[in-house]
Amino acid sequence: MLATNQLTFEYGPTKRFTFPDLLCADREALLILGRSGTGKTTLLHLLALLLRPKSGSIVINNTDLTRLNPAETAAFRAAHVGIVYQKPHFVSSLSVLDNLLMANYLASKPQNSPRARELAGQLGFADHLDKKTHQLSQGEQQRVSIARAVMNQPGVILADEPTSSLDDENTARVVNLLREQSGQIGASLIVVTHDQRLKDAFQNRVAL
Ligand SMILES: Nc1ncnc2c1ncn2[C@@H]1O[C@H](COP(=O)(O)OP(=O)(O)OP(=O)(O)O)[C@@H](O)[C@H]1O
Repeated sequence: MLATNQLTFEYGPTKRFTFPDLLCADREALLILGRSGTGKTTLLHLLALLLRPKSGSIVINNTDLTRLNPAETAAFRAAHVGIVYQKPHFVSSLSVLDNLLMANYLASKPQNSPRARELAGQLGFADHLDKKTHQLSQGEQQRVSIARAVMNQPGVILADEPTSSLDDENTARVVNLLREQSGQIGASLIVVTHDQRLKDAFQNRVAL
């Protein structure tokens, strides 16, 4: 479950944001739509506490993230929040499998190869586990990115423009996979995007 209350942020005196309150229960999905520059990435970074809000609260699974110190924040994020970025960031010297196992390492959890292999099968890249990530297509990399986000079965999945560089077919596939995976692990799924193609796939929507 994710809930925010009266969230504000400022980059400086002339760039202030007041965000609408968000509520997304376990297994539910929320689409946050906005044009370029409306603060979508800023909001997503606040939800992951990569940025600290000026005021307001962010509650994930009964923990108010704004009350955690930096070390607690990093540990909480690694264990409870899965992030899918617009462009996947991988460690290029590691294999696809090791990039997935890295999520366990960062959350101080034992490496779970069976889970990585299971996800690779479900998301359709089982044949690529031993390759380097740059040897995969964009759509394949985005699916690896989704797998990495759900490796630790987080309570919340945050996706930042996950479909903006994909064609219609891969867009539908990525949205379905995000929804399937969040349903399987009982997570809240929050997608921020300007991609109007996603509108019909989500009942719960907030405009920025
Ligand atoms: N580090 C920063 N310092 C100052 N202003 C910033 C900073 N980062 C972003 N901004 C400004 O804040 C506003 C919101 O940026 P943000 O990246 O959150 O928008 P967005 O809705 O994600 O846009 P896009 O769809 O183009 O990625 C923009 O006007 C941007 O110029």
